[in-house]
Amino acid sequence: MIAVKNLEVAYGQSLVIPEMNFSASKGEILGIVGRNGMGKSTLFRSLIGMIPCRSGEISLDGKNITKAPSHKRVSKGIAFVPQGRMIFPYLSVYENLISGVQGRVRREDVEEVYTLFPVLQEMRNRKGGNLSGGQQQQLAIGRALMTKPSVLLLDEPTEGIQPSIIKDISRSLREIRDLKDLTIVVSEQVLSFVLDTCDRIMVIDKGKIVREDDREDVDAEKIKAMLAV
Ligand SMILES: Nc1ncnc2c1ncn2[C@@H]1O[C@H](COP(=O)(O)OP(=O)(O)OP(=O)(O)O)[C@@H](O)[C@H]1O
Repeated sequence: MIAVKNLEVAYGQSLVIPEMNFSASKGEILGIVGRNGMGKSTLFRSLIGMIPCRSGEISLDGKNITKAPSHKRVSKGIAFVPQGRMIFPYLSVYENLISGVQGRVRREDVEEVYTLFPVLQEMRNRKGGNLSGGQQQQLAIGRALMTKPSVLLLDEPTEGIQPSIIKDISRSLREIRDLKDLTIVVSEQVLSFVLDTCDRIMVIDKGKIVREDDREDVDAEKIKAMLAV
């Protein structure tokens, strides 16, 4: 479970997230949608500790992690799949997979990722840079899972990926959630992906949550209009 209380995030004088409150519970997939530049990446970067928050509190499974450096947050159970995936192009698929593991690599963890994404096993000796966008996204998710998170954050995972693969990613995320009872928070501009994947959807506009609905109550046309403005 991840919770954010009165979170404020700024770049210098520029306040990007004025005051944000939300939580996502164990086993829930929360979608955050918003247009370009509305603060989705900034929110994720502050959750994982890449940028400090100006004020407020971030807690993970009830523990305050607001001041913890990124590597500590990872060891406490947050994993982050960044926008653009950030695969190491000259490392092999296997080397990419284990690159975030602190301590001993457990064979069964690698096997588990290969079971979820068989293509990664087939391509384990290929260079990460030679994979397609969709395969790289699977690799980025696999790499995140290798740190055994309780909360998985994904920033625009469908960016640059073809529609049939987007469906696969949606299915994989639900499978991972069902298998591991994870909390998943995913930011997106593609509404159809969020509708397929998420249990609850929030709309972010200029760093503020302006709408929030459970999946079954979502008025897709209304949200589409908000994303189109
Ligand atoms: N390093 C930075 N320094 C100053 N301002 C920044 C920085 N990074 C982002 N911003 C600004 O913060 C605001 C939010 O950007 P952010 O990247 O979080 O949005 P986003 O919703 O993730 O959009 P996108 O889909 O384009 O990534 C934008 O106005 C952006 O120009």
